[in-house]
Amino acid sequence: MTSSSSSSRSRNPSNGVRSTPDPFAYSTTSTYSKSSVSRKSGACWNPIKAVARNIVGAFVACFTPPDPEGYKKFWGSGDFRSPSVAPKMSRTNSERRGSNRAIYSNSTKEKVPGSMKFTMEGISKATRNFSPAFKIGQGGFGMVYKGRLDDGTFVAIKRAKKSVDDKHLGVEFQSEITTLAQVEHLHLVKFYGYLEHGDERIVVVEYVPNGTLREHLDGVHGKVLDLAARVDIAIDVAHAITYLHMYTDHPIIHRDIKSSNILLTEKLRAKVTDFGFARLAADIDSGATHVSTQVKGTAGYLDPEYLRTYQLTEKSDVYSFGVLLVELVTGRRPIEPKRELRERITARWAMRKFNNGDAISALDPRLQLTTGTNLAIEKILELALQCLAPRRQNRPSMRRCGEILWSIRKDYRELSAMDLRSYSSNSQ
Ligand SMILES: Nc1ncnc2c1ncn2[C@@H]1O[C@H](COP(=O)(O)OP(=O)(O)OP(=O)(O)O)[C@@H](O)[C@H]1O
Repeated sequence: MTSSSSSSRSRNPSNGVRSTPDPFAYSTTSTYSKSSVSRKSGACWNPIKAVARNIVGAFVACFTPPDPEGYKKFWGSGDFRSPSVAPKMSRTNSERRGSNRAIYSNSTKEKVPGSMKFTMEGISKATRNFSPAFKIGQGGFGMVYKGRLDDGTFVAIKRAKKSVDDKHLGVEFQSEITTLAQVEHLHLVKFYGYLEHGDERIVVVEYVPNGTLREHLDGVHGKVLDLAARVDIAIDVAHAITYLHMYTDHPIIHRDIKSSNILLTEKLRAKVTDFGFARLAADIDSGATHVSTQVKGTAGYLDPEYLRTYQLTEKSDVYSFGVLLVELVTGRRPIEPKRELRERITARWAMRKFNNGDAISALDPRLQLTTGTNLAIEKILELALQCLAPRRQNRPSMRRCGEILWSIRKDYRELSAMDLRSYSSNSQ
């Protein structure tokens, strides 16, 4: 795949579909396809384990355990097990969703994501009639405004463009609200509700105050993100996608994991946003292994196997996550058109460095070099290499990515503490 422009998406004026700048002209089939390759490494689906995974995972994926040592206890090395919470009977999908709701509703004010009702008057009031002063961004879907509800809650209000190609925007709007209504996780942007009023389509979500990861990597917010913060962000994103892939009622593929879709809180923790392209994964209970669908996503992040075959699985998110890991280490955008030819595709350039035993020279030059950093970037790029495997079956699951990152963070913290101790004893 080649692209002469940056990774930002553009709207194709001819059909209104958010697309990459690459001239992809794919047909939509949207069928569930069966194949002999099992989506879950040949394991038989066990409803009891699945429910246990669902409930334990819901807890786990929602909270970052405070103690790195606790990772294995929470995540285990194989299936999730927790005799105290695992139900004894198998349940249907909708009952599983009920379990998730019960857990999540304890931790939030809203009982059900998206259940708040909005009126056009309320939205106009919250945004001072869509005042430009309240505008905080613009994406393929439309303008984004910051608003304040009557109870004082700050929200992000996404107002769909009024376009000649209403049909495609409508599909994106439906996709976003349908997906958002099914999910709730600490590291996914929270869905408050939506409004359809005449030709207005509005999505109201949690306001995340500290800009996008891409802006931070570009240095827009001043302070450079240190490696510890970058690893935390990678873990938050891994947990959020693991949740989408494994703990929702039906697995969800985000399809647009990228640094400008990662919003940061004041404490530099990540919230994944933008579900306009998300869609349900194949139904493994029926033996399907992938969904055949029109290619969507952003240039530079797109899984080459999905591009070639139109077969979409959770591993396409894993590929995009691999690109994100390279971005975190190098600070560069996935495609850097102004660089010399062999450095333009950042992942390819960084992987070449890694394979030549020279990972250090791919490191963001603004990051400090320490023993901990050296080891961590080596390991992060090794994980990125696995995520970027050309064939999906060679990529790790998102859950495995989280585990690996967790242990990278543990080692990094230990080495950083040792560095600090030896520095202070040397300076005495
Ligand atoms: N929940 C939010 N809280 C704070 N700012 C937000 C929020 N959602 C979006 N924004 C801001 O609005 C911008 C546009 O967001 P949006 O999700 O519509 O588009 P995008 O992901 O940047 O682009 P595209 O839709 O083409 O992928 C973001 O880059 C961000 O700066």
